[in-house]
Amino acid sequence: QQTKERSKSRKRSREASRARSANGRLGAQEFTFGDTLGEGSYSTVMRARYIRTGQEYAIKILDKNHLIRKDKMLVALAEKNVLVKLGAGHPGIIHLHWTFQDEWSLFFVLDLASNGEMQSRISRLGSLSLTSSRYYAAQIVDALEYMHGKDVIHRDLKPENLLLDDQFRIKITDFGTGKILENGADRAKTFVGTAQYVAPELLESNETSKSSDLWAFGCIIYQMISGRFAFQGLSEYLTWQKIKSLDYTFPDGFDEDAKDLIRRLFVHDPTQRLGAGGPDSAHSYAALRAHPFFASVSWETLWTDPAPLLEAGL
Ligand SMILES: C[C@@H](Nc1nc2c(c3cc(-c4cn[nH]c4)ccc13)C(=O)N=C/C2=C\CC1CC1)C(C)(C)C
Repeated sequence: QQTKERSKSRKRSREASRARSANGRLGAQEFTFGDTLGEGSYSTVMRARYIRTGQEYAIKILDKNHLIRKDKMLVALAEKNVLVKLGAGHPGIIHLHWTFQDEWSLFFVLDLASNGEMQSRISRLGSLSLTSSRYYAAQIVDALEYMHGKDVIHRDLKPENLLLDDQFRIKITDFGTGKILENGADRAKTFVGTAQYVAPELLESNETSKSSDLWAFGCIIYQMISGRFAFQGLSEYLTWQKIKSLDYTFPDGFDEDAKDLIRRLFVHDPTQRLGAGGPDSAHSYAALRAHPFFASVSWETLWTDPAPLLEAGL
């Protein structure tokens, strides 16, 4: 019923904005809409072509009535603020080009990541080779350092939110749970995240920090290499128990350097995780980049080198 309602409202909004083409403002009528790429909780992301230039984009469409009824208008605007704050400053982060609205919907015009979600690649291949895992882990580190440098925490990092562009490079997306840490605060106070990637401090004191993203990063490396969750119980509650008690093991054959890196991310104290310390600390981003697991990574050409062939691992 909701989907029907949403598609009806989308049709209406396209008609309405067609009617308003006279004023030349950017409107939905300037795009040809393609297939639906993904559904968020309050949004739909569709492939779209900007008629004037032929350029393809992803357009996130949010139904205003739905947002108002569910009191999520501020969430949508917060996401927009995070995307604006991140700007076009980093190749590993989905860039917001424009926004516009009509009577029924908000439209965010964003980069198209034409090779879709990392999650579907890992599921299809089972796991990623060490070379691919290392390459993507390095790109995530690079993008996280930029994001955290802007005092933005993602808070729901997971393979579904790691997209791949036409060159198979990482594009981090879905900042719907993203948070801008105001005036130097280093913690935020709301519960978000997906069970298998949630850091212990979120479960114990309902706080997220930049370091919570580094915990999730550890879960992502583990999953890319092994094709399994680091923390997975028979229920969400049991998964959380495993997280709080750091109850995880590595499958046979797991790369030793990767194990060491993951052990330095799966640290209960958020301030002691590799990457969580300030620039001069032993846990700085520089120390994270210098970890032996990344020894063969060329950080300077990370975004210009061709991506390694995506192949199965363990
Ligand atoms: C994670 C997200 N899924 C997606 N969000 C975005 C995509 C995207 C593309 C494909 C895709 C492309 N080809 N084949 C699949 C599959 C899923 C996508 C994109 O290209 N550009 C921006 C996006 C999001 C922008 C961000 C502000 C929200 C959810 C499920 C939340 C809709």
